[in-house]
Amino acid sequence: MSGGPLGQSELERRAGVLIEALPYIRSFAGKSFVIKYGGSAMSDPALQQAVITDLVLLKYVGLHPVVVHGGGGRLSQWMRRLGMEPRFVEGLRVTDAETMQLAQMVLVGSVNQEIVALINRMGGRAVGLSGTDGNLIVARKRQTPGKEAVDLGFVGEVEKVNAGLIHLLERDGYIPVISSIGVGLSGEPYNINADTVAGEVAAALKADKLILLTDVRGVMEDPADPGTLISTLDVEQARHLVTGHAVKEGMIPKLEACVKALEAGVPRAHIIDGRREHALLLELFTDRGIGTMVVG
Ligand SMILES: Nc1ncnc2c1ncn2[C@@H]1O[C@H](COP(=O)(O)OP(=O)(O)O)[C@@H](O)[C@H]1O
Ligand SMILES: CC(=O)N[C@@H](CCC(=O)OP(=O)(O)O)C(=O)O
Repeated sequence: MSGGPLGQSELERRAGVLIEALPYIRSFAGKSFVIKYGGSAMSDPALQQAVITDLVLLKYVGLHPVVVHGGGGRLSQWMRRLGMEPRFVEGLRVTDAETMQLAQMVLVGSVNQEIVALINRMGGRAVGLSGTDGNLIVARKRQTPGKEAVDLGFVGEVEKVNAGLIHLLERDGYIPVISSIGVGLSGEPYNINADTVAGEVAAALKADKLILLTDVRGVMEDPADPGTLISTLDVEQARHLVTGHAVKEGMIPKLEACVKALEAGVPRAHIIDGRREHALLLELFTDRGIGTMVVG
Protein backbone atom coordinates (compact mmCIF):
# COMPACT_ATOMS: atom_id res chain seq x y z
CA MET A 1 0.00 0.00 0.00
CA SER A 2 1.60 3.29 -1.01
CA GLY A 3 1.48 6.18 1.43
CA GLY A 4 -0.22 9.53 1.16
CA PRO A 5 -3.81 10.66 1.25
CA LEU A 6 -6.20 9.68 -1.51
CA GLY A 7 -7.94 12.55 -3.21
CA GLN A 8 -11.70 12.83 -3.01
CA SER A 9 -12.15 12.09 -6.73
CA GLU A 10 -10.02 8.93 -6.51
CA LEU A 11 -12.11 7.70 -3.60
CA GLU A 12 -15.30 8.42 -5.48
CA ARG A 13 -13.96 6.63 -8.58
CA ARG A 14 -13.14 3.55 -6.51
CA ALA A 15 -16.53 3.72 -4.83
CA GLY A 16 -18.18 3.81 -8.25
CA VAL A 17 -16.28 0.74 -9.38
CA LEU A 18 -17.36 -1.14 -6.28
CA ILE A 19 -21.00 -0.20 -6.71
CA GLU A 20 -21.00 -1.44 -10.30
CA ALA A 21 -19.01 -4.58 -9.65
CA LEU A 22 -20.75 -5.58 -6.46
CA PRO A 23 -24.45 -4.77 -6.56
CA TYR A 24 -25.10 -6.26 -3.16
CA ILE A 25 -23.31 -3.34 -1.57
CA ARG A 26 -26.68 -1.68 -2.07
CA SER A 27 -28.30 -4.14 0.29
CA PHE A 28 -25.98 -2.88 3.05
CA ALA A 29 -26.70 0.79 2.37
CA GLY A 30 -27.72 2.76 5.45
CA LYS A 31 -26.88 -0.11 7.82
CA SER A 32 -24.45 0.05 10.73
CA PHE A 33 -21.36 -2.12 10.88
CA VAL A 34 -19.47 -2.13 14.13
CA ILE A 35 -15.78 -2.77 13.58
CA LYS A 36 -13.45 -3.52 16.46
CA TYR A 37 -10.12 -2.24 15.36
CA GLY A 38 -7.08 -3.69 17.12
CA GLY A 39 -4.10 -6.00 16.89
CA SER A 40 -1.59 -5.68 14.03
CA ALA A 41 -4.11 -3.90 11.84
CA MET A 42 -3.76 -1.03 14.27
CA SER A 43 -0.05 -1.15 15.09
CA ASP A 44 1.50 -1.78 11.65
CA PRO A 45 1.51 1.54 9.72
CA ALA A 46 0.95 -0.02 6.26
CA LEU A 47 -1.90 -2.21 7.48
CA GLN A 48 -3.32 0.71 9.38
CA GLN A 49 -3.48 2.81 6.25
CA ALA A 50 -5.11 -0.06 4.31
CA VAL A 51 -7.80 -0.59 6.95
CA ILE A 52 -8.56 3.11 7.23
CA THR A 53 -8.84 3.43 3.44
CA ASP A 54 -11.36 0.59 3.42
CA LEU A 55 -13.35 2.18 6.22
CA VAL A 56 -13.55 5.45 4.34
CA LEU A 57 -14.59 3.57 1.23
CA LEU A 58 -17.38 1.77 3.08
CA LYS A 59 -18.75 5.13 4.15
CA TYR A 60 -18.54 6.45 0.60
CA VAL A 61 -20.63 3.58 -0.75
CA GLY A 62 -23.37 4.21 1.79
CA LEU A 63 -22.59 1.87 4.69
CA HIS A 64 -22.26 3.17 8.25
CA PRO A 65 -19.02 1.87 9.76
CA VAL A 66 -18.68 2.50 13.49
CA VAL A 67 -15.20 1.97 14.90
CA VAL A 68 -14.45 0.73 18.41
CA HIS A 69 -10.71 0.61 18.98
CA GLY A 70 -8.38 -1.21 21.34
CA GLY A 71 -4.92 -0.12 22.36
CA GLY A 72 -4.20 -2.27 25.37
CA GLY A 73 -0.69 -3.01 24.07
CA ARG A 74 0.12 0.67 23.84
CA LEU A 75 -1.22 1.26 27.35
CA SER A 76 1.02 -1.51 28.70
CA GLN A 77 4.04 0.06 26.98
CA TRP A 78 3.32 3.40 28.64
CA MET A 79 2.79 1.78 32.02
CA ARG A 80 6.20 0.10 31.81
CA ARG A 81 7.82 3.32 30.70
CA LEU A 82 6.45 4.92 33.85
CA GLY A 83 7.61 2.04 36.06
CA MET A 84 4.15 0.49 36.49
CA GLU A 85 3.72 -3.27 35.96
CA PRO A 86 0.58 -4.25 33.98
CA ARG A 87 -1.43 -6.99 35.67
CA PHE A 88 -4.34 -8.91 34.18
CA VAL A 89 -6.96 -11.13 35.74
CA GLU A 90 -8.81 -13.28 33.22
CA GLY A 91 -7.73 -10.93 30.45
CA LEU A 92 -8.86 -7.77 32.23
CA ARG A 93 -6.34 -5.15 33.29
CA VAL A 94 -6.31 -4.46 37.01
CA THR A 95 -6.98 -0.73 36.92
CA ASP A 96 -6.15 1.42 39.94
CA ALA A 97 -6.78 5.19 39.89
CA GLU A 98 -3.40 5.99 38.34
CA THR A 99 -3.78 3.31 35.65
CA MET A 100 -7.26 4.64 34.92
CA GLN A 101 -5.87 8.11 34.31
CA LEU A 102 -3.17 6.73 32.08
CA ALA A 103 -5.75 4.62 30.19
CA GLN A 104 -7.68 7.79 29.39
CA MET A 105 -4.52 9.59 28.30
CA VAL A 106 -3.36 6.77 26.05
CA LEU A 107 -6.64 5.38 24.67
CA VAL A 108 -8.69 8.59 24.41
CA GLY A 109 -5.95 11.20 24.15
CA SER A 110 -3.59 9.36 21.87
CA VAL A 111 -4.88 6.21 20.11
CA ASN A 112 -8.37 7.59 19.43
CA GLN A 113 -7.10 10.86 18.06
CA GLU A 114 -4.56 9.13 15.81
CA ILE A 115 -7.31 7.04 14.22
CA VAL A 116 -9.56 10.06 13.81
CA ALA A 117 -6.77 12.07 12.18
CA LEU A 118 -5.91 9.23 9.82
CA ILE A 119 -9.52 8.73 8.70
CA ASN A 120 -9.81 12.45 8.06
CA ARG A 121 -6.52 12.47 6.17
CA MET A 122 -7.79 9.64 3.96
CA GLY A 123 -10.84 11.65 2.98
CA GLY A 124 -13.36 10.54 5.59
CA ARG A 125 -14.99 12.50 8.40
CA ALA A 126 -14.38 10.93 11.76
CA VAL A 127 -15.49 12.02 15.21
CA GLY A 128 -13.64 10.63 18.21
CA LEU A 129 -15.65 9.72 21.29
CA SER A 130 -15.07 8.11 24.61
CA GLY A 131 -17.93 6.70 26.67
CA THR A 132 -17.98 9.96 28.63
CA ASP A 133 -18.97 12.07 25.60
CA GLY A 134 -22.73 12.51 25.67
CA ASN A 135 -22.88 9.64 28.21
CA LEU A 136 -22.25 7.34 25.28
CA ILE A 137 -21.26 4.34 27.42
CA VAL A 138 -22.79 4.28 30.88
CA ALA A 139 -20.93 1.77 33.03
CA ARG A 140 -20.73 0.36 36.53
CA LYS A 141 -17.93 -1.29 38.44
CA ARG A 142 -17.38 -4.85 37.36
CA GLN A 143 -17.53 -7.37 40.17
CA THR A 144 -15.52 -10.56 39.90
CA PRO A 145 -17.51 -13.55 41.08
CA GLY A 146 -16.16 -16.36 43.28
CA LYS A 147 -14.67 -16.49 46.73
CA GLU A 148 -11.23 -15.52 45.48
CA ALA A 149 -12.65 -12.35 43.98
CA VAL A 150 -10.02 -9.80 42.99
CA ASP A 151 -10.78 -6.10 43.08
CA LEU A 152 -10.17 -4.98 39.50
CA GLY A 153 -10.45 -1.33 40.52
CA PHE A 154 -11.88 0.87 37.79
CA VAL A 155 -12.73 -1.97 35.40
CA GLY A 156 -16.30 -1.47 34.28
CA GLU A 157 -19.13 -3.32 32.63
CA VAL A 158 -21.55 -1.67 30.27
CA GLU A 159 -24.94 -0.67 31.60
CA LYS A 160 -26.23 1.28 28.62
CA VAL A 161 -25.05 2.57 25.23
CA ASN A 162 -26.56 5.81 23.94
CA ALA A 163 -27.22 4.62 20.40
CA GLY A 164 -28.97 7.90 19.50
CA LEU A 165 -25.69 9.83 19.51
CA ILE A 166 -24.10 7.34 17.13
CA HIS A 167 -27.09 7.39 14.78
CA LEU A 168 -26.95 11.19 14.76
CA LEU A 169 -23.32 11.16 13.63
CA GLU A 170 -23.89 8.36 11.11
CA ARG A 171 -26.74 10.21 9.48
CA ASP A 172 -24.66 13.34 9.09
CA GLY A 173 -21.89 11.46 7.28
CA TYR A 174 -19.47 10.98 10.17
CA ILE A 175 -17.59 7.84 11.16
CA PRO A 176 -17.78 7.52 14.96
CA VAL A 177 -14.51 6.31 16.51
CA ILE A 178 -15.09 5.07 20.05
CA SER A 179 -12.60 4.27 22.80
CA SER A 180 -13.53 1.73 25.43
CA ILE A 181 -13.88 4.03 28.41
CA GLY A 182 -17.21 4.09 30.20
CA VAL A 183 -18.69 6.66 32.58
CA GLY A 184 -20.37 5.88 35.91
CA LEU A 185 -23.43 7.58 37.36
CA SER A 186 -21.23 9.96 39.37
CA GLY A 187 -19.09 10.78 36.38
CA GLU A 188 -16.29 8.40 37.33
CA PRO A 189 -14.43 6.72 34.43
CA TYR A 190 -14.25 2.97 33.85
CA ASN A 191 -11.84 0.92 31.80
CA ILE A 192 -13.68 -1.67 29.68
CA ASN A 193 -12.36 -4.34 27.34
CA ALA A 194 -12.69 -3.01 23.79
CA ASP A 195 -14.21 -6.23 22.37
CA THR A 196 -16.88 -6.06 25.06
CA VAL A 197 -17.67 -2.46 24.14
CA ALA A 198 -17.84 -3.38 20.45
CA GLY A 199 -20.37 -6.14 21.23
CA GLU A 200 -22.47 -3.79 23.34
CA VAL A 201 -22.39 -1.03 20.72
CA ALA A 202 -23.42 -3.49 17.99
CA ALA A 203 -26.25 -4.73 20.22
CA ALA A 204 -27.49 -1.21 21.01
CA LEU A 205 -27.35 -0.13 17.36
CA LYS A 206 -28.95 -3.37 16.15
CA ALA A 207 -26.07 -3.33 13.69
CA ASP A 208 -26.06 -5.44 10.58
CA LYS A 209 -22.73 -6.98 11.54
CA LEU A 210 -20.12 -6.96 14.26
CA ILE A 211 -16.62 -7.43 12.85
CA LEU A 212 -13.68 -8.01 15.17
CA LEU A 213 -10.26 -7.56 13.55
CA THR A 214 -7.51 -9.48 15.26
CA ASP A 215 -4.05 -11.05 14.79
CA VAL A 216 -5.13 -14.61 14.01
CA ARG A 217 -7.18 -16.18 11.21
CA GLY A 218 -10.21 -16.58 13.47
CA VAL A 219 -11.26 -18.99 16.17
CA MET A 220 -9.21 -22.17 16.08
CA GLU A 221 -9.94 -25.55 17.62
CA ASP A 222 -6.26 -25.62 18.49
CA PRO A 223 -4.90 -22.05 18.84
CA ALA A 224 -1.43 -23.31 17.86
CA ASP A 225 -2.66 -24.75 14.55
CA PRO A 226 -4.09 -22.27 12.00
CA GLY A 227 -5.31 -25.31 10.02
CA THR A 228 -8.00 -25.84 12.66
CA LEU A 229 -9.87 -22.63 11.86
CA ILE A 230 -13.58 -22.86 12.61
CA SER A 231 -15.43 -21.11 9.75
CA THR A 232 -18.90 -21.02 11.25
CA LEU A 233 -20.25 -21.22 14.77
CA ASP A 234 -23.72 -20.81 16.18
CA VAL A 235 -24.38 -19.07 19.50
CA GLU A 236 -24.61 -22.34 21.41
CA GLN A 237 -21.26 -23.53 20.04
CA ALA A 238 -19.68 -20.15 20.80
CA ARG A 239 -20.92 -20.30 24.41
CA HIS A 240 -19.63 -23.83 24.71
CA LEU A 241 -16.17 -22.81 23.46
CA VAL A 242 -15.97 -19.99 26.02
CA THR A 243 -16.61 -22.36 28.91
CA GLY A 244 -14.36 -25.10 27.50
CA HIS A 245 -10.57 -25.24 27.13
CA ALA A 246 -9.96 -24.55 23.44
CA VAL A 247 -10.54 -20.80 23.65
CA LYS A 248 -8.40 -18.74 25.98
CA GLU A 249 -7.23 -15.21 26.83
CA GLY A 250 -8.18 -12.51 24.37
CA MET A 251 -10.43 -14.78 22.33
CA ILE A 252 -12.88 -15.15 25.23
CA PRO A 253 -14.18 -11.53 25.26
CA LYS A 254 -14.37 -11.66 21.46
CA LEU A 255 -16.67 -14.67 21.46
CA GLU A 256 -18.67 -13.19 24.34
CA ALA A 257 -19.06 -9.97 22.34
CA CYS A 258 -20.35 -11.96 19.36
CA VAL A 259 -22.87 -13.78 21.56
CA LYS A 260 -24.04 -10.49 23.10
CA ALA A 261 -24.57 -8.91 19.68
CA LEU A 262 -26.39 -11.93 18.25
CA GLU A 263 -28.67 -12.19 21.25
CA ALA A 264 -29.66 -8.58 20.66
CA GLY A 265 -30.65 -9.33 17.08
CA VAL A 266 -27.44 -8.60 15.14
CA PRO A 267 -27.65 -11.21 12.37
CA ARG A 268 -23.95 -12.03 12.09
CA ALA A 269 -20.66 -11.48 13.87
CA HIS A 270 -17.21 -12.14 12.44
CA ILE A 271 -13.76 -12.61 13.91
CA ILE A 272 -11.30 -12.00 11.10
CA ASP A 273 -7.60 -11.60 10.44
CA GLY A 274 -6.73 -7.91 10.41
CA ARG A 275 -3.24 -8.76 9.09
CA ARG A 276 -4.78 -9.64 5.76
CA GLU A 277 -4.96 -6.66 3.43
CA HIS A 278 -8.54 -5.60 2.69
CA ALA A 279 -9.87 -8.11 5.22
CA LEU A 280 -12.93 -5.92 5.73
CA LEU A 281 -13.79 -5.75 2.04
CA LEU A 282 -13.22 -9.48 1.62
CA GLU A 283 -15.55 -10.18 4.49
CA LEU A 284 -18.28 -7.81 3.41
CA PHE A 285 -18.18 -8.09 -0.35
CA THR A 286 -17.28 -11.65 -1.21
CA ASP A 287 -19.51 -14.70 -0.96
CA ARG A 288 -16.86 -16.77 0.78
CA GLY A 289 -16.08 -14.41 3.61
CA ILE A 290 -13.02 -15.02 5.78
CA GLY A 291 -12.29 -15.97 9.38
CA THR A 292 -14.94 -17.19 11.79
CA MET A 293 -18.59 -16.25 11.37
CA VAL A 294 -20.92 -16.53 14.35
CA VAL A 295 -24.62 -16.80 13.54
CA GLY A 296 -27.77 -16.96 15.64
N1 LIG B 1 -9.07 -20.93 20.19
C1 LIG B 1 -8.41 -19.84 19.85
N2 LIG B 1 -8.38 -19.44 18.56
C2 LIG B 1 -7.70 -18.34 18.19
N3 LIG B 1 -7.01 -17.53 19.05
C3 LIG B 1 -7.01 -17.87 20.35
C4 LIG B 1 -7.72 -19.02 20.81
N4 LIG B 1 -7.55 -19.10 22.15
C5 LIG B 1 -6.79 -18.06 22.51
N5 LIG B 1 -6.46 -17.30 21.45
C6 LIG B 1 -5.62 -16.11 21.51
O1 LIG B 1 -6.42 -14.94 21.37
C7 LIG B 1 -5.62 -13.95 20.74
C8 LIG B 1 -6.51 -12.83 20.21
O2 LIG B 1 -6.89 -11.99 21.26
P1 LIG B 1 -6.12 -10.60 21.57
O3 LIG B 1 -4.66 -10.86 21.66
O4 LIG B 1 -6.79 -9.97 22.72
O5 LIG B 1 -6.42 -9.84 20.21
P2 LIG B 1 -6.53 -8.29 19.83
O6 LIG B 1 -5.28 -7.65 20.30
O7 LIG B 1 -6.69 -8.34 18.36
O8 LIG B 1 -7.76 -7.77 20.55
C9 LIG B 1 -4.87 -14.73 19.70
O9 LIG B 1 -3.69 -14.07 19.29
C10 LIG B 1 -4.58 -16.06 20.40
O10 LIG B 1 -3.32 -16.02 21.04
C1 LIG C 1 -10.42 -3.80 31.29
C2 LIG C 1 -9.42 -3.90 30.18
O1 LIG C 1 -8.65 -4.85 30.14
N1 LIG C 1 -9.41 -2.92 29.26
C3 LIG C 1 -8.52 -2.89 28.15
C4 LIG C 1 -8.95 -1.78 27.21
C5 LIG C 1 -8.20 -1.73 25.92
C6 LIG C 1 -8.37 -2.97 25.06
O2 LIG C 1 -9.25 -3.80 25.25
O3 LIG C 1 -7.47 -3.06 24.02
P1 LIG C 1 -7.17 -4.32 23.07
O4 LIG C 1 -8.46 -4.62 22.36
O5 LIG C 1 -6.11 -3.82 22.17
O6 LIG C 1 -6.75 -5.46 23.94
C7 LIG C 1 -7.07 -2.64 28.63
O7 LIG C 1 -6.86 -1.91 29.61
O8 LIG C 1 -6.14 -3.16 27.97
